[in-house]
Amino acid sequence: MTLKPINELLVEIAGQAERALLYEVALTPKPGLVDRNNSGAHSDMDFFTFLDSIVSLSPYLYQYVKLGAEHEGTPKELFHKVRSMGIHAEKAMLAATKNINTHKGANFSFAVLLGATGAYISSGQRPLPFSEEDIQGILAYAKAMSHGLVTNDFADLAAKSSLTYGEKLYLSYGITGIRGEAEAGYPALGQLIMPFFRANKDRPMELVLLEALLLLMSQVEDGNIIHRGGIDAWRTIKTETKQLLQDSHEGNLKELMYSYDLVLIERHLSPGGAADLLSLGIFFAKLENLF
Ligand SMILES: CC(C)(COP(=O)(O)OP(=O)(O)OC[C@H]1O[C@@H](n2cnc3c(N)ncnc32)[C@H](O[C@H]2O[C@H](COP(=O)(O)OP(=O)(O)OP(=O)(O)O)[C@@H](O)[C@H]2O)[C@@H]1O)[C@@H](O)C(=O)NCCC(=O)NCCS
Ligand SMILES: Nc1ncnc2[nH]cnc12
Repeated sequence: MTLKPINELLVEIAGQAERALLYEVALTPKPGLVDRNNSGAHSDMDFFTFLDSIVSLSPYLYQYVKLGAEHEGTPKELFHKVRSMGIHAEKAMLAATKNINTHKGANFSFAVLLGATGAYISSGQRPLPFSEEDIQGILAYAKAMSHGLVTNDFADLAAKSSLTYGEKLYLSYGITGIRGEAEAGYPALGQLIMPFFRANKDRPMELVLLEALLLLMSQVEDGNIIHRGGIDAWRTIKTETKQLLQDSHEGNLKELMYSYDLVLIERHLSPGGAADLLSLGIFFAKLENLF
């Protein structure tokens, strides 16, 4: 087997991250979320805001994987490098979206996971597609990068004058959000979405992605739902999406999801955390050539 020059591989990997973000926003119907049909429970952004956001993040996706591939220190040192780069990316995103948070969570997680992917391939260059073991290796590296993140980030919250939604949720409920997910090595990906994608790899991709979103909504501690609607609203969504998964089949899935979109719009709830995790899952599914 001939291996591609490393830079071609890095470009290909960054391209899969961009493709994953595009697939996620294009997937329709997504309850409460922005899609090709409507802006869900969001009044300040639409499909085109997401396209602008993805274009602004695109150069950084390549920088994250390159930083990882060139890194020679510890995983935690790589975390600090990609996070610093991520802060610039977040500024570029906010400039492109006129200060609307489209991909804050996704940008953070792609920084960590693309950095981990770069470091993983440079440790013994792997060809694409990756195997299940490769993906596990990348998630294990991301876990090492994020070690201590929750404790460090939330150490001095009492002294801060203004808090982000994630910080408020931690203080109110002990919810660790995307930081906790990263520090645990992304179990929502390694233990939930990737096994689901592997088990369904021969079915129509669009339906599998819609079901994957429901699966995430039925299990993930979604900071976006909780900050808007509180714990009870989040529990209700988990119960309802479990029921939707049980009631749906290929013939009625889209219809049920269109109806549920109206329900979440009415309640002003949006599963932004689940959407971000879906794009990360699509990225790994593409690297594994599952669809
Ligand atoms: C670590 C950072 C992400 C920063 O964290 P921060 O505390 O600023 O942000 P969080 O509030 O914790 O939210 C981060 C985003 O993560 C997504 N998310 C939430 N829960 C989960 C989950 N369980 N799994 C995965 N992802 C999750 C979520 O993103 C989605 O929601 C977006 C919309 O969010 P929001 O702004 O809340 O929008 P609205 O509800 O519309 O708000 P209103 O209009 O009503 O006001 C949506 O687009 C999805 O992307 C969360 O938003 C990272 O940014 C970072 O490291 N920053 C640097 C920090 C730093 O180093 N500072 C220097 C030291 S002080
Ligand atoms: N499609 C989407 N709609 C709203 N928030 C999101 N965050 C990530 N993807 C999203």
